[in-house]
Amino acid sequence: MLELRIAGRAFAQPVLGEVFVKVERGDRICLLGPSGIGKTTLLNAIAGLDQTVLDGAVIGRSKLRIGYLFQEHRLLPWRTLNSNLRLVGASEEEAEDLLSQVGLAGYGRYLPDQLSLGMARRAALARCLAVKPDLLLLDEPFASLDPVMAGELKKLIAGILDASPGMSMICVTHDAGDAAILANRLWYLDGKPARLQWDDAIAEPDLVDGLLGKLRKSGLPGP
Ligand SMILES: Nc1ncnc2c1ncn2[C@@H]1O[C@H](COP(=O)(O)OP(=O)(O)OP(=O)(O)O)[C@@H](O)[C@H]1O
Repeated sequence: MLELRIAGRAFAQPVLGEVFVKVERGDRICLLGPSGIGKTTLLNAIAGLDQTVLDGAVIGRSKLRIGYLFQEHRLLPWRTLNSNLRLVGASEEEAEDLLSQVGLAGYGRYLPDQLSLGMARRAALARCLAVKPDLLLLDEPFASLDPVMAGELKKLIAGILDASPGMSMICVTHDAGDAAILANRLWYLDGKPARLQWDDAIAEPDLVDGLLGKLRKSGLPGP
């Protein structure tokens, strides 16, 4: 579905080394790695947002609809939620359905700043879904949420993925436990410059335990 060879990305220092990513339909990937290693940089490169990244062959991206949930909601603050969703192509009815799907039924006329952090993130998720994405990119979707809200959002995202088996996801997270709930594949980014150290399927429960054990040894929090 998407193949991308990134030759590298440097800011003041080299951040990403050569990285090859291949994403198939239905892949649910958690991208883990130490803080500041380049996970967001990689996600931006995959999304095609970073025009300065040195990428080589890109196969398939132009045909994909991509929904990107940034760390900040990035909704237009002067527009209502309904209007934010309509701007990316949702009809009035679809906007209402999507808001209700993310637990925001009746909030269509609210402005983003009138929402709590968790609500604004769910509204931003509704906007991602409004583009009917083939590939959903999530950058630390549970960061700064209290555990109850984070748990609810995890269930919501897992439910959305279960209901759309053809949709693929790449989710950046610091929590190896998220992989057990959301992912069927795991990427681990590390090194200076960073490369994908592992790209493993996690279909079998014992394999999940093995991978999570390996991640915990790398110092990442587990379930
Ligand atoms: N626009 C930028 N200008 C300069 N340096 C940048 C820029 N964006 C990222 N960097 C640097 O690139 C490195 C990787 O950043 P990135 O945000 O991709 O890491 P990350 O793994 O997502 O981090 P975290 O897990 O803490 O969110 C960091 O050292 C960061 O300071």
